[in-house]
Amino acid sequence: MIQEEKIERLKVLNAKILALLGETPQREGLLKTPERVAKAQLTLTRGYEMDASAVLNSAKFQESYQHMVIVKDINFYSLCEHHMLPFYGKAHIAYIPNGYITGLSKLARVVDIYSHRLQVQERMTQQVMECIQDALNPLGVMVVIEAKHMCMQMRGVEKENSMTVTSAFSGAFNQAKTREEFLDLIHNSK
Ligand SMILES: Nc1nc2c(ncn2[C@@H]2O[C@H](COP(=O)(O)OP(=O)(O)OP(=O)(O)O)[C@@H](O)[C@H]2O)c(=O)[nH]1
Ligand SMILES: [Zn+2]
Repeated sequence: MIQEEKIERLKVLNAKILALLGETPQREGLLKTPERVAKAQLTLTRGYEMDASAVLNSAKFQESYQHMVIVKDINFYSLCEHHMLPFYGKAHIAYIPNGYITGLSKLARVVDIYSHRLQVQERMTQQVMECIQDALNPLGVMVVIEAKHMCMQMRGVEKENSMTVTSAFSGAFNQAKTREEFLDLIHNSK
């Protein structure tokens, strides 16, 4: 379906939601809201249309470096699939190349692609890890995500300060020592 048609259809549904919530969709301030919301919805879920492996492969370079590469503090915003409310935080990625490296920005782009879908934090962590493992075939990958979930802050259990931490790893990161090196570098180097 083309983008314009998606916007049109979402617009109709969003106007119905406004009415159901007790609003008057015809009042001036809300006239363009169904369309604005439709565009925001499509932006926040644009990752469905994107191929993360293709992004990594678009900047894959042969290189003999075989030590840890870390990109940390990658900010992201996603939507939890249960409530469609934001969860947001930071992703940290490490990998140990095995003949190939990728452009550093591409690692952040992979996070962007998987975060712009309806997610649970665990699956997003796993998907980022697997995508890098499959595209670069490195000696190992590890992904740590630290996030706050608005569904736990502004509704439900209402725990403002809780933080959820997830990790996924492969290959060399099965060794506790390698994981510790990464965790030490992300938490202690500024
Ligand atoms: N594992 C996991 N759970 C999540 C994530 N985002 C939101 N949740 C949880 O999804 C669960 C859905 O539980 P339900 O009992 O079906 O929904 P609910 O009645 O709205 O639950 P409460 O949030 O406890 O009010 C809640 O415990 C949320 O905290 C996530 O990324 N991973
Ligand atoms: Zn939620």
